[in-house]
Amino acid sequence: MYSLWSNYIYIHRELWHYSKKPFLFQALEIVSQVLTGFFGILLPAGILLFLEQSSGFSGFALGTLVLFLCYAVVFVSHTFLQSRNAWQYTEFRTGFFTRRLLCHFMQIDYAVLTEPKTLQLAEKAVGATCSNWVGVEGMFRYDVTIYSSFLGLILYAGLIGTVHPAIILLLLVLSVLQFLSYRRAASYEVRRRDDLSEIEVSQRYFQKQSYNTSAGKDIRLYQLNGWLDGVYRQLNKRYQKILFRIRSAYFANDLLTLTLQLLRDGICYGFLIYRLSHGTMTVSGFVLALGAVSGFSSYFNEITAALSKSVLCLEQIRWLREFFDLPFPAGHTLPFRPELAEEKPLEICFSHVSFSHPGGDKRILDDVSFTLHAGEHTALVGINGAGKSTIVKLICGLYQPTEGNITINGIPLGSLNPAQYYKAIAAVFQDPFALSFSIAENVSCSPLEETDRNRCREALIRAGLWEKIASLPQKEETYLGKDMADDGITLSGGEMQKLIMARALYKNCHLLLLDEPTAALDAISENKMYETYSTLLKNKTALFISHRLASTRFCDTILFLENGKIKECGTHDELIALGGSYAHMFEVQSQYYQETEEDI
Ligand SMILES: Nc1ncnc2c1ncn2[C@@H]1O[C@H](COP(=O)(O)OP(=O)(O)OP(=O)(O)O)[C@@H](O)[C@H]1O
Repeated sequence: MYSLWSNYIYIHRELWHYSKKPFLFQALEIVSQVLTGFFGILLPAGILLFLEQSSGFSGFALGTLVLFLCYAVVFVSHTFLQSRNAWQYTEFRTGFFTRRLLCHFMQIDYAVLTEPKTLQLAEKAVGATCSNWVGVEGMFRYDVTIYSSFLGLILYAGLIGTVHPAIILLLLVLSVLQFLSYRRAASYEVRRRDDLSEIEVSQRYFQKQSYNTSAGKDIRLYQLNGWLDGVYRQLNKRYQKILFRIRSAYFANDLLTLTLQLLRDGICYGFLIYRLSHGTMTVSGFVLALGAVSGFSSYFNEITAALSKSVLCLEQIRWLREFFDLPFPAGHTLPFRPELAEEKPLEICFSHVSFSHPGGDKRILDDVSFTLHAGEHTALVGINGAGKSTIVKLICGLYQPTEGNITINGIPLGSLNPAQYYKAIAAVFQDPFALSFSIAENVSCSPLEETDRNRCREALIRAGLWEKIASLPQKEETYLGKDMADDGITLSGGEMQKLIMARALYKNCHLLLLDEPTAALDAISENKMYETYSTLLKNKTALFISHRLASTRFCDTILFLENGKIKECGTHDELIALGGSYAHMFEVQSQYYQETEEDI
Protein backbone atom coordinates (compact mmCIF):
# COMPACT_ATOMS: atom_id res chain seq x y z
CA MET A 1 0.00 0.00 0.00
CA TYR A 2 2.86 2.39 0.80
CA SER A 3 5.83 2.67 -1.54
CA LEU A 4 9.38 2.83 -0.18
CA TRP A 5 9.70 6.38 -1.39
CA SER A 6 6.49 7.49 0.35
CA ASN A 7 7.75 5.82 3.56
CA TYR A 8 10.98 7.77 3.23
CA ILE A 9 9.09 11.06 2.85
CA TYR A 10 6.76 10.12 5.72
CA ILE A 11 9.47 9.42 8.29
CA HIS A 12 11.43 12.55 7.42
CA ARG A 13 8.27 14.68 7.49
CA GLU A 14 7.43 13.29 10.94
CA LEU A 15 10.91 14.19 12.17
CA TRP A 16 10.59 17.65 10.62
CA HIS A 17 7.34 18.24 12.54
CA TYR A 18 8.89 16.88 15.72
CA SER A 19 12.04 18.99 15.51
CA LYS A 20 13.96 20.75 12.77
CA LYS A 21 17.30 20.72 14.58
CA PRO A 22 18.17 17.09 13.68
CA PHE A 23 18.34 18.03 10.00
CA LEU A 24 20.98 20.69 10.66
CA PHE A 25 23.06 18.41 12.88
CA GLN A 26 22.68 15.52 10.47
CA ALA A 27 24.01 17.69 7.62
CA LEU A 28 26.97 18.71 9.82
CA GLU A 29 27.67 15.09 10.72
CA ILE A 30 27.63 14.08 7.04
CA VAL A 31 30.12 16.81 6.12
CA SER A 32 32.35 16.01 9.12
CA GLN A 33 32.29 12.31 8.24
CA VAL A 34 33.43 13.01 4.68
CA LEU A 35 36.13 15.39 5.90
CA THR A 36 37.38 12.88 8.50
CA GLY A 37 37.80 10.24 5.78
CA PHE A 38 39.39 12.76 3.45
CA PHE A 39 41.93 13.94 6.03
CA GLY A 40 42.78 10.28 6.60
CA ILE A 41 44.18 10.09 3.07
CA LEU A 42 45.32 13.70 2.91
CA LEU A 43 47.64 13.43 5.94
CA PRO A 44 50.27 10.99 4.54
CA ALA A 45 50.09 12.61 1.09
CA GLY A 46 50.47 16.11 2.66
CA ILE A 47 53.50 15.10 4.75
CA LEU A 48 55.15 13.66 1.64
CA LEU A 49 54.32 16.83 -0.30
CA PHE A 50 55.98 19.03 2.36
CA LEU A 51 59.08 16.78 2.16
CA GLU A 52 59.08 16.93 -1.68
CA GLN A 53 58.88 20.72 -1.68
CA SER A 54 61.99 20.75 0.65
CA SER A 55 61.09 24.14 2.13
CA GLY A 56 63.19 23.41 5.22
CA PHE A 57 62.35 21.78 8.53
CA SER A 58 60.30 24.70 9.82
CA GLY A 59 58.11 24.74 6.69
CA PHE A 60 57.68 20.99 6.93
CA ALA A 61 56.87 21.12 10.67
CA LEU A 62 54.43 24.03 10.29
CA GLY A 63 52.58 22.42 7.37
CA THR A 64 52.36 19.08 9.16
CA LEU A 65 51.16 20.78 12.37
CA VAL A 66 48.41 22.70 10.52
CA LEU A 67 47.31 19.50 8.80
CA PHE A 68 47.20 17.61 12.14
CA LEU A 69 45.29 20.44 13.82
CA CYS A 70 42.70 20.54 11.02
CA TYR A 71 42.37 16.77 11.23
CA ALA A 72 41.96 16.95 15.03
CA VAL A 73 39.23 19.63 14.77
CA VAL A 74 37.33 17.66 12.12
CA PHE A 75 37.77 14.38 14.01
CA VAL A 76 36.59 15.79 17.36
CA SER A 77 33.62 17.56 15.70
CA HIS A 78 32.68 14.35 13.95
CA THR A 79 32.86 12.30 17.16
CA PHE A 80 30.75 14.88 18.98
CA LEU A 81 28.14 15.08 16.20
CA GLN A 82 27.99 11.32 15.89
CA SER A 83 27.14 10.76 19.55
CA ARG A 84 24.86 13.82 19.73
CA ASN A 85 22.87 12.68 16.72
CA ALA A 86 22.66 9.07 17.90
CA TRP A 87 21.04 10.35 21.09
CA GLN A 88 18.73 12.58 19.05
CA TYR A 89 17.47 9.69 16.88
CA THR A 90 16.91 7.52 19.94
CA GLU A 91 14.99 10.36 21.57
CA PHE A 92 12.77 10.71 18.49
CA ARG A 93 12.14 6.96 18.42
CA THR A 94 11.32 6.49 22.10
CA GLY A 95 9.92 9.93 22.92
CA PHE A 96 7.70 10.17 19.88
CA PHE A 97 7.08 6.92 18.02
CA THR A 98 7.07 4.46 20.93
CA ARG A 99 4.65 6.73 22.81
CA ARG A 100 2.50 7.22 19.72
CA LEU A 101 2.34 3.46 19.22
CA LEU A 102 1.24 2.91 22.83
CA CYS A 103 -1.37 5.66 22.64
CA HIS A 104 -2.69 4.40 19.31
CA PHE A 105 -2.88 0.83 20.59
CA MET A 106 -4.96 1.98 23.57
CA GLN A 107 -7.41 3.87 21.39
CA ILE A 108 -8.07 1.79 18.28
CA ASP A 109 -11.54 0.45 17.73
CA TYR A 110 -12.12 -2.53 20.07
CA ALA A 111 -13.52 -4.78 17.32
CA VAL A 112 -10.40 -4.10 15.23
CA LEU A 113 -8.19 -4.63 18.30
CA THR A 114 -9.55 -8.14 18.85
CA GLU A 115 -8.86 -9.26 15.26
CA PRO A 116 -5.83 -11.62 15.20
CA LYS A 117 -4.13 -9.74 12.36
CA THR A 118 -4.13 -6.56 14.48
CA LEU A 119 -1.88 -8.14 17.07
CA GLN A 120 0.46 -9.39 14.34
CA LEU A 121 0.63 -5.94 12.80
CA ALA A 122 1.18 -4.39 16.23
CA GLU A 123 4.08 -6.79 16.87
CA LYS A 124 5.64 -5.82 13.55
CA ALA A 125 5.13 -2.12 14.26
CA VAL A 126 6.74 -2.50 17.69
CA GLY A 127 9.64 -4.20 15.89
CA ALA A 128 10.13 -0.97 13.92
CA THR A 129 10.69 1.02 17.11
CA CYS A 130 12.46 -1.50 19.31
CA SER A 131 16.16 -0.73 18.74
CA ASN A 132 18.78 1.57 17.24
CA TRP A 133 19.47 0.02 13.86
CA VAL A 134 15.99 -0.92 12.71
CA GLY A 135 12.93 0.91 11.45
CA VAL A 136 12.59 4.53 12.49
CA GLU A 137 15.98 5.07 14.10
CA GLY A 138 17.85 2.84 11.66
CA MET A 139 16.57 4.96 8.77
CA PHE A 140 18.20 8.15 10.10
CA ARG A 141 21.42 6.38 10.99
CA TYR A 142 21.67 4.83 7.50
CA ASP A 143 20.82 8.25 6.03
CA VAL A 144 24.15 9.54 7.38
CA THR A 145 26.05 6.63 5.85
CA ILE A 146 24.29 6.96 2.49
CA TYR A 147 24.74 10.72 2.10
CA SER A 148 28.32 10.82 3.43
CA SER A 149 29.31 7.87 1.22
CA PHE A 150 27.69 9.57 -1.76
CA LEU A 151 29.58 12.82 -1.13
CA GLY A 152 32.76 10.85 -0.51
CA LEU A 153 32.32 8.97 -3.80
CA ILE A 154 32.00 12.26 -5.73
CA LEU A 155 35.04 13.72 -3.96
CA TYR A 156 37.24 10.68 -4.58
CA ALA A 157 35.98 10.25 -8.14
CA GLY A 158 37.05 13.87 -8.74
CA LEU A 159 40.50 13.16 -7.30
CA ILE A 160 40.91 9.98 -9.33
CA GLY A 161 39.66 11.79 -12.44
CA THR A 162 42.62 14.16 -12.20
CA VAL A 163 44.91 11.15 -12.70
CA HIS A 164 43.03 9.79 -15.73
CA PRO A 165 39.30 10.13 -16.67
CA ALA A 166 39.22 6.49 -17.89
CA ILE A 167 39.73 5.30 -14.30
CA ILE A 168 36.44 6.94 -13.32
CA LEU A 169 34.71 5.08 -16.11
CA LEU A 170 36.26 1.82 -14.95
CA LEU A 171 35.25 2.50 -11.33
CA LEU A 172 31.69 3.30 -12.41
CA VAL A 173 31.23 0.17 -14.51
CA LEU A 174 32.65 -2.13 -11.83
CA SER A 175 30.66 -0.35 -9.11
CA VAL A 176 27.39 -0.71 -11.01
CA LEU A 177 28.06 -4.46 -11.36
CA GLN A 178 28.82 -4.65 -7.66
CA PHE A 179 25.64 -2.74 -6.84
CA LEU A 180 23.47 -5.00 -9.00
CA SER A 181 24.90 -8.06 -7.31
CA TYR A 182 24.26 -6.59 -3.86
CA ARG A 183 20.72 -5.60 -4.83
CA ARG A 184 19.96 -9.15 -5.87
CA ALA A 185 20.93 -10.44 -2.42
CA ALA A 186 19.18 -7.59 -0.64
CA SER A 187 15.92 -7.99 -2.55
CA TYR A 188 15.97 -11.69 -1.64
CA GLU A 189 16.23 -10.61 2.01
CA VAL A 190 13.33 -8.16 1.58
CA ARG A 191 11.21 -10.93 0.00
CA ARG A 192 11.85 -13.23 2.97
CA ARG A 193 11.43 -10.49 5.57
CA ASP A 194 7.65 -11.12 5.95
CA ASP A 195 8.30 -14.84 6.63
CA LEU A 196 10.89 -13.91 9.27
CA SER A 197 8.54 -11.40 10.90
CA GLU A 198 5.74 -13.94 11.15
CA ILE A 199 8.05 -16.36 12.92
CA GLU A 200 9.31 -13.54 15.18
CA VAL A 201 5.70 -12.75 16.18
CA SER A 202 5.08 -16.42 17.10
CA GLN A 203 8.43 -16.63 18.93
CA ARG A 204 7.60 -13.54 20.96
CA TYR A 205 4.22 -15.09 21.84
CA PHE A 206 5.94 -18.19 23.25
CA GLN A 207 8.50 -16.06 25.09
CA LYS A 208 5.69 -14.01 26.64
CA GLN A 209 3.83 -17.14 27.72
CA SER A 210 6.99 -18.54 29.34
CA TYR A 211 7.41 -15.35 31.41
CA ASN A 212 3.68 -14.97 32.07
CA THR A 213 3.18 -15.54 35.81
CA SER A 214 -0.56 -16.14 35.47
CA ALA A 215 0.19 -18.98 33.01
CA GLY A 216 2.80 -20.32 35.45
CA LYS A 217 0.38 -22.64 37.31
CA ASP A 218 -0.90 -24.39 34.19
CA ILE A 219 2.55 -24.60 32.62
CA ARG A 220 3.87 -26.43 35.68
CA LEU A 221 0.83 -28.54 36.45
CA TYR A 222 0.35 -29.76 32.89
CA GLN A 223 4.12 -29.78 32.26
CA LEU A 224 3.75 -27.65 29.16
CA ASN A 225 7.42 -26.60 29.27
CA GLY A 226 8.67 -29.46 27.06
CA TRP A 227 5.94 -28.89 24.51
CA LEU A 228 6.40 -25.11 24.42
CA ASP A 229 10.17 -25.56 24.16
CA GLY A 230 9.64 -27.99 21.26
CA VAL A 231 7.39 -25.53 19.40
CA TYR A 232 9.92 -22.74 20.03
CA ARG A 233 12.73 -24.95 18.68
CA GLN A 234 10.70 -25.78 15.56
CA LEU A 235 10.08 -22.08 14.96
CA ASN A 236 13.75 -21.34 15.52
CA LYS A 237 14.72 -24.06 13.04
CA ARG A 238 12.47 -22.49 10.38
CA TYR A 239 13.91 -19.08 11.24
CA GLN A 240 17.50 -20.27 10.93
CA LYS A 241 16.72 -21.99 7.61
CA ILE A 242 15.46 -18.72 6.12
CA LEU A 243 18.42 -16.84 7.62
CA PHE A 244 20.81 -19.40 6.12
CA ARG A 245 19.30 -18.84 2.66
CA ILE A 246 19.60 -15.08 3.09
CA ARG A 247 23.21 -15.44 4.23
CA SER A 248 23.93 -17.70 1.25
CA ALA A 249 22.58 -15.02 -1.10
CA TYR A 250 24.89 -12.49 0.57
CA PHE A 251 27.81 -14.92 0.46
CA ALA A 252 27.42 -15.32 -3.33
CA ASN A 253 27.38 -11.55 -3.54
CA ASP A 254 30.47 -11.29 -1.33
CA LEU A 255 32.42 -13.61 -3.67
CA LEU A 256 31.49 -11.53 -6.73
CA THR A 257 32.21 -8.28 -4.85
CA LEU A 258 35.65 -9.57 -3.87
CA THR A 259 36.44 -10.47 -7.47
CA LEU A 260 35.29 -7.06 -8.72
CA GLN A 261 37.27 -5.28 -5.99
CA LEU A 262 40.44 -7.22 -6.83
CA LEU A 263 39.95 -6.35 -10.49
CA ARG A 264 39.30 -2.67 -9.70
CA ASP A 265 42.19 -2.32 -7.24
CA GLY A 266 44.54 -4.34 -9.46
CA ILE A 267 43.90 -2.17 -12.53
CA CYS A 268 44.00 1.13 -10.58
CA TYR A 269 47.10 0.28 -8.51
CA GLY A 270 48.83 -1.10 -11.64
CA PHE A 271 48.13 2.10 -13.53
CA LEU A 272 49.29 4.31 -10.62
CA ILE A 273 52.50 2.28 -10.17
CA TYR A 274 53.12 2.56 -13.93
CA ARG A 275 52.73 6.36 -13.73
CA LEU A 276 55.00 6.60 -10.68
CA SER A 277 57.69 4.38 -12.17
CA HIS A 278 57.70 6.45 -15.39
CA GLY A 279 58.06 9.69 -13.45
CA THR A 280 54.73 11.14 -14.58
CA MET A 281 53.48 11.27 -11.01
CA THR A 282 54.93 12.49 -7.70
CA VAL A 283 55.15 10.21 -4.66
CA SER A 284 52.68 12.42 -2.76
CA GLY A 285 50.28 12.38 -5.74
CA PHE A 286 50.66 8.60 -5.88
CA VAL A 287 49.81 8.21 -2.16
CA LEU A 288 46.79 10.56 -2.49
CA ALA A 289 45.44 8.71 -5.56
CA LEU A 290 46.04 5.34 -3.83
CA GLY A 291 44.05 6.55 -0.81
CA ALA A 292 41.29 7.88 -3.08
CA VAL A 293 40.95 4.52 -4.87
CA SER A 294 40.73 2.57 -1.63
CA GLY A 295 38.42 5.26 -0.13
CA PHE A 296 36.18 5.03 -3.18
CA SER A 297 36.09 1.29 -2.81
CA SER A 298 35.15 1.34 0.87
CA TYR A 299 32.56 4.12 0.40
CA PHE A 300 31.00 2.07 -2.34
CA ASN A 301 30.72 -0.97 -0.07
CA GLU A 302 29.21 1.18 2.66
CA ILE A 303 26.64 2.81 0.41
CA THR A 304 25.42 -0.47 -1.09
CA ALA A 305 25.07 -2.06 2.38
CA ALA A 306 23.39 1.04 3.83
CA LEU A 307 20.97 1.27 0.90
CA SER A 308 19.79 -2.29 1.34
CA LYS A 309 19.52 -1.91 5.13
CA SER A 310 17.55 1.29 4.72
CA VAL A 311 15.15 -0.56 2.37
CA LEU A 312 14.48 -2.96 5.25
CA CYS A 313 13.95 -0.02 7.59
CA LEU A 314 11.50 1.51 5.10
CA GLU A 315 9.61 -1.79 4.97
CA GLN A 316 9.32 -1.67 8.76
CA ILE A 317 8.14 1.93 8.57
CA ARG A 318 5.39 0.68 6.24
CA TRP A 319 4.17 -1.63 9.03
CA LEU A 320 4.19 1.32 11.38
CA ARG A 321 2.07 3.36 8.98
CA GLU A 322 -0.33 0.47 8.42
CA PHE A 323 -0.68 0.16 12.19
CA PHE A 324 -1.40 3.87 12.54
CA ASP A 325 -4.09 3.46 9.86
CA LEU A 326 -6.08 1.13 12.16
CA PRO A 327 -9.15 3.18 12.95
CA PHE A 328 -10.27 4.75 16.19
CA PRO A 329 -13.88 3.99 17.13
CA ALA A 330 -16.41 5.51 14.77
CA GLY A 331 -17.70 8.71 16.29
CA HIS A 332 -14.61 9.68 18.28
CA THR A 333 -14.59 13.03 16.50
CA LEU A 334 -18.32 13.68 16.97
CA PRO A 335 -19.26 16.65 19.16
CA PHE A 336 -20.63 15.97 22.66
CA ARG A 337 -24.45 15.87 22.77
CA PRO A 338 -25.82 17.99 25.62
CA GLU A 339 -29.00 15.90 25.96
CA LEU A 340 -26.97 12.88 27.15
CA ALA A 341 -25.26 14.84 29.90
CA GLU A 342 -28.55 15.37 31.75
CA GLU A 343 -28.73 13.76 35.20
CA LYS A 344 -31.14 10.97 34.39
CA PRO A 345 -30.97 7.18 34.08
CA LEU A 346 -30.43 5.86 30.58
CA GLU A 347 -32.83 3.82 28.50
CA ILE A 348 -31.23 1.33 26.11
CA CYS A 349 -33.24 0.02 23.19
CA PHE A 350 -32.11 -2.84 20.90
CA SER A 351 -34.10 -2.93 17.68
CA HIS A 352 -33.63 -6.00 15.43
CA VAL A 353 -29.94 -6.19 16.29
CA SER A 354 -27.81 -8.91 14.71
CA PHE A 355 -24.08 -9.34 15.17
CA SER A 356 -21.31 -11.42 13.59
CA HIS A 357 -17.58 -11.06 14.23
CA PRO A 358 -15.61 -9.60 11.30
CA GLY A 359 -14.80 -12.43 8.89
CA GLY A 360 -17.03 -14.87 10.81
CA ASP A 361 -20.17 -16.24 9.18
CA LYS A 362 -21.84 -17.28 12.47
CA ARG A 363 -24.52 -14.91 13.78
CA ILE A 364 -23.70 -14.49 17.46
CA LEU A 365 -26.89 -12.41 17.87
CA ASP A 366 -29.83 -12.84 15.53
CA ASP A 367 -32.57 -10.18 15.28
CA VAL A 368 -32.54 -9.26 18.97
CA SER A 369 -34.99 -6.61 20.24
CA PHE A 370 -35.45 -5.53 23.86
CA THR A 371 -35.47 -2.41 26.03
CA LEU A 372 -33.61 -1.75 29.26
CA HIS A 373 -36.08 0.71 30.77
CA ALA A 374 -34.69 3.77 32.51
CA GLY A 375 -34.18 3.14 36.22
CA GLU A 376 -34.98 -0.58 35.95
CA HIS A 377 -32.75 -3.57 36.71
CA THR A 378 -32.64 -6.30 34.08
CA ALA A 379 -31.05 -9.74 34.32
CA LEU A 380 -29.64 -11.39 31.21
CA VAL A 381 -29.38 -15.16 31.54
CA GLY A 382 -28.55 -18.02 29.22
CA ILE A 383 -26.13 -20.90 28.76
CA ASN A 384 -22.41 -20.44 27.97
CA GLY A 385 -21.78 -18.93 24.56
CA ALA A 386 -25.37 -17.69 24.22
CA GLY A 387 -24.13 -14.15 23.45
CA LYS A 388 -24.61 -12.36 26.80
CA SER A 389 -21.15 -10.71 26.93
CA THR A 390 -21.56 -9.77 23.27
CA ILE A 391 -24.69 -7.80 24.22
CA VAL A 392 -22.71 -5.99 26.96
CA LYS A 393 -19.97 -5.12 24.47
CA LEU A 394 -22.57 -3.83 22.01
CA ILE A 395 -24.13 -1.63 24.72
CA CYS A 396 -20.63 -0.35 25.53
CA GLY A 397 -20.17 0.54 21.88
CA LEU A 398 -17.11 -1.74 21.72
CA TYR A 399 -18.78 -3.70 18.89
CA GLN A 400 -21.08 -2.26 16.22
CA PRO A 401 -24.24 -4.18 15.24
CA THR A 402 -24.04 -5.91 11.86
CA GLU A 403 -27.75 -5.16 11.42
CA GLY A 404 -30.33 -3.20 13.42
CA ASN A 405 -30.05 -0.23 15.78
CA ILE A 406 -29.16 0.49 19.37
CA THR A 407 -30.43 3.74 20.89
CA ILE A 408 -29.56 5.41 24.19
CA ASN A 409 -32.38 7.65 25.42
CA GLY A 410 -33.60 7.68 21.83
CA ILE A 411 -30.21 8.77 20.43
CA PRO A 412 -28.55 6.27 18.04
CA LEU A 413 -25.46 4.88 19.81
CA GLY A 414 -23.42 5.40 16.64
CA SER A 415 -24.02 9.15 16.78
CA LEU A 416 -22.53 9.52 20.26
CA ASN A 417 -18.96 10.47 20.96
CA PRO A 418 -17.56 7.42 22.85
CA ALA A 419 -15.66 9.63 25.33
CA GLN A 420 -18.92 11.32 26.36
CA TYR A 421 -20.86 8.07 26.46
CA TYR A 422 -18.22 6.34 28.62
CA LYS A 423 -18.60 9.10 31.23
CA ALA A 424 -22.22 8.01 31.66
CA ILE A 425 -21.73 4.24 31.98
CA ALA A 426 -19.75 1.77 34.09
CA ALA A 427 -19.13 -1.89 33.45
CA VAL A 428 -17.72 -4.78 35.44
CA PHE A 429 -16.41 -7.49 33.17
CA GLN A 430 -15.78 -11.17 33.85
CA ASP A 431 -12.01 -10.79 33.88
CA PRO A 432 -11.12 -8.11 36.46
CA PHE A 433 -8.42 -5.73 35.34
CA ALA A 434 -6.34 -3.54 37.64
CA LEU A 435 -3.12 -1.62 37.13
CA SER A 436 -0.05 -1.79 39.36
CA PHE A 437 -0.98 1.56 40.92
CA SER A 438 -2.43 2.33 44.35
CA ILE A 439 -5.80 0.89 45.35
CA ALA A 440 -7.30 4.40 45.46
CA GLU A 441 -6.09 5.12 41.93
CA ASN A 442 -7.53 1.82 40.73
CA VAL A 443 -10.89 2.76 42.22
CA SER A 444 -11.02 6.33 40.90
CA CYS A 445 -9.17 5.57 37.63
CA SER A 446 -7.29 8.83 38.09
CA PRO A 447 -4.09 10.01 39.84
CA LEU A 448 -4.09 10.12 43.65
CA GLU A 449 -4.22 13.92 43.78
CA GLU A 450 -7.41 13.88 41.69
CA THR A 451 -9.06 11.12 43.75
CA ASP A 452 -11.93 11.97 46.09
CA ARG A 453 -10.74 10.00 49.16
CA ASN A 454 -14.09 9.96 50.95
CA ARG A 455 -15.91 8.73 47.87
CA CYS A 456 -13.22 6.11 47.34
CA ARG A 457 -13.51 4.79 50.92
CA GLU A 458 -17.30 4.80 50.64
CA ALA A 459 -17.11 2.73 47.42
CA LEU A 460 -14.67 0.28 49.07
CA ILE A 461 -17.00 -0.05 52.08
CA ARG A 462 -20.00 -0.69 49.80
CA ALA A 463 -18.04 -3.25 47.80
CA GLY A 464 -17.11 -5.06 51.03
CA LEU A 465 -13.36 -4.52 50.66
CA TRP A 466 -12.70 -1.75 53.19
CA GLU A 467 -12.08 -4.09 56.13
CA LYS A 468 -9.14 -5.62 54.25
CA ILE A 469 -7.80 -2.26 53.00
CA ALA A 470 -8.12 -0.62 56.44
CA SER A 471 -5.86 -3.32 57.91
CA LEU A 472 -2.98 -2.35 55.56
CA PRO A 473 -0.39 0.16 56.88
CA GLN A 474 -0.85 2.43 53.86
CA LYS A 475 -4.57 1.75 53.53
CA GLU A 476 -5.92 2.78 50.10
CA GLU A 477 -2.52 4.14 49.10
CA THR A 478 -1.14 0.59 49.09
CA TYR A 479 0.06 -0.47 45.67
CA LEU A 480 -1.22 -3.51 43.82
CA GLY A 481 1.45 -5.91 42.51
CA LYS A 482 5.21 -5.48 42.70
CA ASP A 483 5.75 -3.79 39.32
CA MET A 484 5.70 -0.24 40.69
CA ALA A 485 6.32 -0.76 44.42
CA ASP A 486 8.27 -3.44 46.31
CA ASP A 487 5.66 -3.56 49.08
CA GLY A 488 2.70 -3.90 46.70
CA ILE A 489 0.08 -6.49 47.63
CA THR A 490 -1.70 -9.25 45.73
CA LEU A 491 -5.48 -9.49 45.99
CA SER A 492 -7.39 -12.77 45.72
CA GLY A 493 -9.76 -13.31 42.77
CA GLY A 494 -12.82 -12.39 44.85
CA GLU A 495 -11.11 -9.33 46.40
CA MET A 496 -10.12 -8.20 42.95
CA GLN A 497 -13.72 -8.47 41.80
CA LYS A 498 -14.80 -6.37 44.82
CA LEU A 499 -12.20 -3.77 43.87
CA ILE A 500 -13.60 -3.55 40.35
CA MET A 501 -17.08 -3.17 41.77
CA ALA A 502 -15.85 -0.37 44.02
CA ARG A 503 -14.57 1.27 40.84
CA ALA A 504 -18.03 1.05 39.25
CA LEU A 505 -19.65 2.41 42.42
CA TYR A 506 -17.14 5.29 42.60
CA LYS A 507 -18.05 6.29 39.06
CA ASN A 508 -21.66 6.76 40.17
CA CYS A 509 -23.12 6.88 36.66
CA HIS A 510 -26.52 6.38 35.02
CA LEU A 511 -26.00 2.90 33.56
CA LEU A 512 -24.22 -0.05 35.13
CA LEU A 513 -23.39 -3.23 33.24
CA LEU A 514 -22.34 -6.19 35.34
CA ASP A 515 -21.04 -9.19 33.44
CA GLU A 516 -20.84 -11.98 36.04
CA PRO A 517 -19.47 -9.59 38.66
CA THR A 518 -19.85 -12.05 41.52
CA ALA A 519 -18.48 -15.22 39.91
CA ALA A 520 -15.41 -15.18 42.17
CA LEU A 521 -17.27 -14.18 45.34
CA ASP A 522 -18.26 -16.50 48.15
CA ALA A 523 -22.01 -17.00 48.67
CA ILE A 524 -22.24 -14.51 51.59
CA SER A 525 -20.34 -11.77 49.73
CA GLU A 526 -22.42 -12.39 46.61
CA ASN A 527 -25.69 -12.02 48.51
CA LYS A 528 -24.42 -8.86 50.23
CA MET A 529 -23.22 -7.47 46.94
CA TYR A 530 -26.58 -7.90 45.22
CA GLU A 531 -28.36 -6.29 48.19
CA THR A 532 -25.89 -3.39 48.02
CA TYR A 533 -26.46 -3.02 44.32
CA SER A 534 -30.22 -3.08 44.55
CA THR A 535 -30.14 -0.23 47.12
CA LEU A 536 -27.33 1.74 45.53
CA LEU A 537 -28.64 1.39 42.01
CA LYS A 538 -32.16 2.49 42.87
CA ASN A 539 -33.43 4.63 39.98
CA LYS A 540 -30.39 3.75 37.86
CA THR A 541 -30.49 1.47 34.83
CA ALA A 542 -28.60 -1.77 35.39
CA LEU A 543 -27.98 -4.97 33.45
CA PHE A 544 -26.82 -8.04 35.37
CA ILE A 545 -25.41 -11.16 33.82
CA SER A 546 -25.18 -14.06 36.23
CA HIS A 547 -25.29 -17.81 36.00
CA ARG A 548 -26.62 -17.99 39.56
CA LEU A 549 -30.33 -17.50 39.05
CA ALA A 550 -30.88 -16.64 42.71
CA SER A 551 -29.47 -13.21 41.84
CA THR A 552 -32.23 -12.52 39.30
CA ARG A 553 -34.75 -12.01 42.11
CA PHE A 554 -33.26 -8.50 42.55
CA CYS A 555 -34.24 -7.62 38.98
CA ASP A 556 -37.41 -6.14 37.51
CA THR A 557 -37.10 -8.02 34.21
CA ILE A 558 -35.31 -11.17 33.07
CA LEU A 559 -34.20 -11.79 29.49
CA PHE A 560 -33.44 -15.38 28.59
CA LEU A 561 -31.02 -15.66 25.70
CA GLU A 562 -30.61 -18.81 23.64
CA ASN A 563 -28.66 -19.26 20.39
CA GLY A 564 -28.35 -15.50 19.94
CA LYS A 565 -32.11 -14.84 20.32
CA ILE A 566 -34.22 -13.53 23.21
CA LYS A 567 -36.32 -16.61 23.86
CA GLU A 568 -38.14 -15.50 27.01
CA CYS A 569 -38.75 -12.15 28.68
CA GLY A 570 -40.63 -11.26 31.86
CA THR A 571 -40.43 -11.15 35.64
CA HIS A 572 -39.12 -14.11 37.61
CA ASP A 573 -42.65 -15.20 38.50
CA GLU A 574 -43.91 -14.81 34.93
CA LEU A 575 -41.08 -16.94 33.53
CA ILE A 576 -41.54 -19.62 36.19
CA ALA A 577 -45.26 -19.68 35.35
CA LEU A 578 -44.36 -19.96 31.65
CA GLY A 579 -42.53 -23.22 32.43
CA GLY A 580 -39.98 -22.71 29.63
CA SER A 581 -36.16 -22.80 29.50
CA TYR A 582 -35.70 -20.29 32.34
CA ALA A 583 -38.04 -22.25 34.62
CA HIS A 584 -36.16 -25.45 33.77
CA MET A 585 -32.78 -23.86 34.46
CA PHE A 586 -34.05 -22.40 37.74
CA GLU A 587 -35.46 -25.80 38.77
CA VAL A 588 -32.16 -27.56 38.08
CA GLN A 589 -30.24 -24.96 40.15
CA SER A 590 -32.82 -25.02 42.99
CA GLN A 591 -32.59 -28.81 43.17
CA TYR A 592 -28.83 -28.58 43.40
CA TYR A 593 -28.96 -26.01 46.20
CA GLN A 594 -31.64 -28.00 48.08
CA GLU A 595 -29.57 -31.18 47.78
CA THR A 596 -26.48 -29.33 48.97
CA GLU A 597 -28.34 -27.90 51.96
CA GLU A 598 -29.71 -31.38 52.84
CA ASP A 599 -26.16 -32.83 52.60
CA ILE A 600 -24.97 -30.20 55.02
N1 LIG B 1 -13.48 -12.34 19.05
C1 LIG B 1 -14.32 -13.34 18.72
N2 LIG B 1 -14.31 -13.84 17.46
C2 LIG B 1 -15.17 -14.81 17.08
N3 LIG B 1 -16.10 -15.37 17.91
C3 LIG B 1 -16.15 -14.93 19.18
C4 LIG B 1 -15.27 -13.88 19.65
N4 LIG B 1 -15.59 -13.64 20.94
C5 LIG B 1 -16.59 -14.48 21.26
N5 LIG B 1 -16.93 -15.25 20.21
C6 LIG B 1 -18.01 -16.26 20.15
O1 LIG B 1 -19.23 -15.58 20.38
C7 LIG B 1 -20.13 -16.43 21.06
C8 LIG B 1 -20.81 -15.65 22.21
O2 LIG B 1 -19.80 -15.27 23.15
P1 LIG B 1 -20.20 -14.50 24.48
O3 LIG B 1 -18.93 -14.23 25.20
O4 LIG B 1 -21.08 -13.36 24.14
O5 LIG B 1 -21.06 -15.61 25.25
P2 LIG B 1 -21.63 -15.59 26.74
O6 LIG B 1 -23.08 -15.85 26.63
O7 LIG B 1 -21.23 -14.34 27.45
O8 LIG B 1 -20.88 -16.84 27.34
P3 LIG B 1 -20.41 -17.14 28.85
O9 LIG B 1 -21.63 -17.41 29.66
O10 LIG B 1 -19.57 -18.36 28.69
O11 LIG B 1 -19.63 -15.96 29.32
C9 LIG B 1 -19.32 -17.64 21.55
O12 LIG B 1 -19.69 -18.75 20.77
C10 LIG B 1 -17.88 -17.26 21.29
O13 LIG B 1 -17.14 -18.38 20.85
